[in-house]
Order: sequence, then structure tokens, then C-alpha cells
Amino acid sequence: MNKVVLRQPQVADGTSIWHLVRDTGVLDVNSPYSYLMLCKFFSDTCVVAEQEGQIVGFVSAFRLPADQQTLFVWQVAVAESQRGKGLGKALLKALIRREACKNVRYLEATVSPSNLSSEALFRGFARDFATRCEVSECFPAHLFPGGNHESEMTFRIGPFRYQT
Ligand SMILES: CC(=O)NCC[C@H](N)C(=O)O
Repeated sequence: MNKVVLRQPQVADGTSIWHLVRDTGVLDVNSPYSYLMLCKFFSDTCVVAEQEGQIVGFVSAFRLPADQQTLFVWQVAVAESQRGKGLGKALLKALIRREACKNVRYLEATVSPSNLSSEALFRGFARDFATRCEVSECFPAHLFPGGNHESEMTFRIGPFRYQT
């Protein structure tokens, strides 16, 4: 099986990332522009996974403006072909080891109740770092238009007790 390489995204990856997110069938598909913007202005806290020239994984994140010690993970996308191989956790670990994430003490992400694999990912990540994972409501379903979006629950992981 060919090696999966984890790297910082470039703007040329934007459309492939958009396709990957769309093809997961579970994530909110943001505009193609938003993925170009993430690759250009937030690449220090984004990671892509590439295999044989194909983007097969992606994580986007940024430090919270109101709390620079917390890293907010926006989306984690893993291609069907890579499911169940630990790629999601590998993406998060590559992210948290970045220089741009130095001294991050908490990681936050939102997960919808039906996304059991995402819940398992974050709970497993907290376990691996021997730290807490606290869940609270972030965006109740009624805040979304059209009545067809689940609530989003915040998974707050930390504190990271040693240099991450
Ligand atoms: C961690 C993660 O992928 N959360 C998804 C949040 C939201 N539903 C989205 O897809 O952007």
C-alpha cells in the first residue's frame, strides 16, 4: 500500500479538499473559496494527507481569537479508502505537533450526535494524551436554517500536561 504523506496544504489543494469534504457525506460543505482561504491564510494550522497524488485526508484549525491557548479544530475529513486506519488521529497529532500549535493547552471541536466516528476520534485523542474530554452544547439544531442540521456539541480536550 503506498505511503500516506501528511503536509501543510497549499492553495493548489483547495479544490481537492473541497471534493474530499463533499464526498465524506457527513461534513458541512463550505464554499470552494473557504478552502482556498484556509490553504492560503491558515495553512500553519491545517494538514492534508496525500497518497499517490490524491488528497485523502484534511484537518483545518485555528487558535481561538479570544483564547489563544485553545486550538479550534474546524473539520476533520478522511476519504472512504482510508477509514479505520487511524488517519484522523494521525492528522490531529501532526497538527498539534506543529510549531504554530506550541503551548496549545486545549483542543476544541464540534461533533454532531450521529457522527460516532468523530466522537470516537476525539475521545481516543484525549485518552492518548491522558487528559480530559468534556462535552457541552455549542450550536443547538434550531440555530441552523431549514431544520435539517443536527446540533453541534463541543468536545473540549485538555489540559495537555506536557509539551504537545
Ligand atoms: C471536527 C469536525 O469535523 N467537525 C465538523 C463540524 C461541522 N459539522 C462541519 O462539517 O464543519
